[in-house]
Amino acid sequence: MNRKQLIEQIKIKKSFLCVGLDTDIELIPKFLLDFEDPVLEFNKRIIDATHDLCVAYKPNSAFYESRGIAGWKSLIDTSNYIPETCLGIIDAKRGDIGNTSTMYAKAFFDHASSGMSFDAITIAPYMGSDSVKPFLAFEDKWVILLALTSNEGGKDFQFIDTENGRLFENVIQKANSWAGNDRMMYVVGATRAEEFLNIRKFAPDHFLLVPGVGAQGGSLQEVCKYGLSESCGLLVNSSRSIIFASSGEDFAERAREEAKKLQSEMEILLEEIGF
Ligand SMILES: O=c1ccn([C@@H]2O[C@H](COP(=O)(O)O)[C@@H](O)[C@H]2O)c(=O)[nH]1
Repeated sequence: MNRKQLIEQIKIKKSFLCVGLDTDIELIPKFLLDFEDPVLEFNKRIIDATHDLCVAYKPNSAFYESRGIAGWKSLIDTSNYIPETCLGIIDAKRGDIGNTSTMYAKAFFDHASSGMSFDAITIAPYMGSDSVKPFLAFEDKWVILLALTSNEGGKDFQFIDTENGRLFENVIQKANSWAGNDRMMYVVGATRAEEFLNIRKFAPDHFLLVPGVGAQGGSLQEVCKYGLSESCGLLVNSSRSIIFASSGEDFAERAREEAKKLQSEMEILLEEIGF
């Protein structure tokens, strides 16, 4: 899905919600354990219940990799179930020397090779340009670079002063020369709402992937106050607060209700900026 198509979906659905598929097999409803692939069954029902309310799904690879072969199979089958009207983001936080990054890119982007063809992948910027460029070599795919993360420890390095501002500002400025806003997004945590105005100076109309609303306590209103751009420019992720809203048989309906609450707020916020 390219930038134009993503913006179209935001307009159609009046939503910039990303549903995180952090599907912890220990937390899914017990009746699903009777299915051949309980995680896939859970994900399919979540997707069926929410796809008209969100524009992206973001499985976090840790929840799948941790289950070995069965987990990879759940991830592959989930990736193929994400509808075309939603951006498929794999939250894998990769990045390595060039030839290794190429293999990571093939793993998540090249369907003929791995069975998966996500639209976007999260990447750690620490190893620099040659660790990121192999992902950009895949046409029409997005890199989502970690800039200012939602966790407390993000301050350890990301706020270090450099001659070009704080490290996360430096990351954004540098990465802007690797690709335009049609191929590059940045991760900015909802728990850092006070930084959005500043970040928009460096990335005025880039999409920002914003985790941290819901279980981590970030505020959608605060993020949007300074983070919305003229093309919307936000994909706000919530994982646990949606997918684990209930541990009973009604989990998909309850997930829909939680997604609907966020989508309804987003609809008002988009209207306010005339989007
Ligand atoms: O800075 C970051 C980067 C990534 N994440 C990921 O987003 C989701 C958040 O899940 P919630 O349940 O909504 O808290 C999860 O996959 C994280 O690994 C992040 O939280 N912060």
